[in-house]
Amino acid sequence: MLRQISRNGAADQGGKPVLFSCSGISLDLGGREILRDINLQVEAGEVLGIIGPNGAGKTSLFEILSGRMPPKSGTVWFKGENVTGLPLYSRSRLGIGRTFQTPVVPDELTVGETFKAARQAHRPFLTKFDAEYGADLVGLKISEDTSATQLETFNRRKLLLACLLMRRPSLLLLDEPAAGLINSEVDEIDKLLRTLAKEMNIAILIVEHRIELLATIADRIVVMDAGEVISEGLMDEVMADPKVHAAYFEDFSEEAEG
Ligand SMILES: Nc1ncnc2c1ncn2[C@@H]1O[C@H](COP(=O)(O)OP(=O)(O)OP(=O)(O)O)[C@@H](O)[C@H]1O
Repeated sequence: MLRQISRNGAADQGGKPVLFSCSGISLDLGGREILRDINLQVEAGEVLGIIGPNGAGKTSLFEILSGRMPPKSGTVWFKGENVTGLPLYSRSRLGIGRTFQTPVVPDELTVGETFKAARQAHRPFLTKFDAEYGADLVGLKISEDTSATQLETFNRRKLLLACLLMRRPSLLLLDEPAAGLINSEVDEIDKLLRTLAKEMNIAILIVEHRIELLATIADRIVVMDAGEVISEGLMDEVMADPKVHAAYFEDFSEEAEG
């Protein structure tokens, strides 16, 4: 069942304050409707998993929630403030961090220089202690002289996450954080995300195809298909929803035919 969002996203029906929400988000790209009337909300320390077949619009939604793209219509709220018109960097300074499906690191920088660039992109500048805090939190144990492009996928993901965490965000938008990782690495990510949400009270919106990861860490799941939210609830509830079955079944049968 979809929950009600108050006009300024300030409170949900359970009485806990909503940290972040969006209402009525729509997006057109290339003359096509990509997102239609998306409503979501998350409270501090909550992990909201977003799933859906390929092309459902998950990444496009993150583009809007993080401030990389304006919606055609709709509103994004963070800590009771309307942030719809704020660019990415302003939202980042307010405490919203985002990672991408592909962990792209700077071409010509070392690990230490990457941290330095991230520290100096923050206002006021962050210190080396902040960088050490981020690296410790994610368990990044790499010499700072190592070229960032020499890192394999897991350490690239850790480096980028550490650069976000040193800013002490209160919301993370994670786009497929387990993509390209082996099972033991997924377990480590699972543990880290639990710590961030449940011990540090960081809210997490996570797009992830690995259902086994979401099943253990997500408090709630939202299912998207063809630009819309088609189901919302506990993992078991959405998995039993005929609309979700239909969305995935049609997707697979189209792939098989193609
Ligand atoms: N710049 C663009 N111009 C036109 N269409 C776009 C653009 N970016 C994305 N799309 C289309 O928007 C739809 C949603 O894409 P999006 O990448 O948001 O889906 P997704 O759910 O993240 O998919 P996946 O799971 O494969 O990453 C797709 O049909 C895609 O082709």
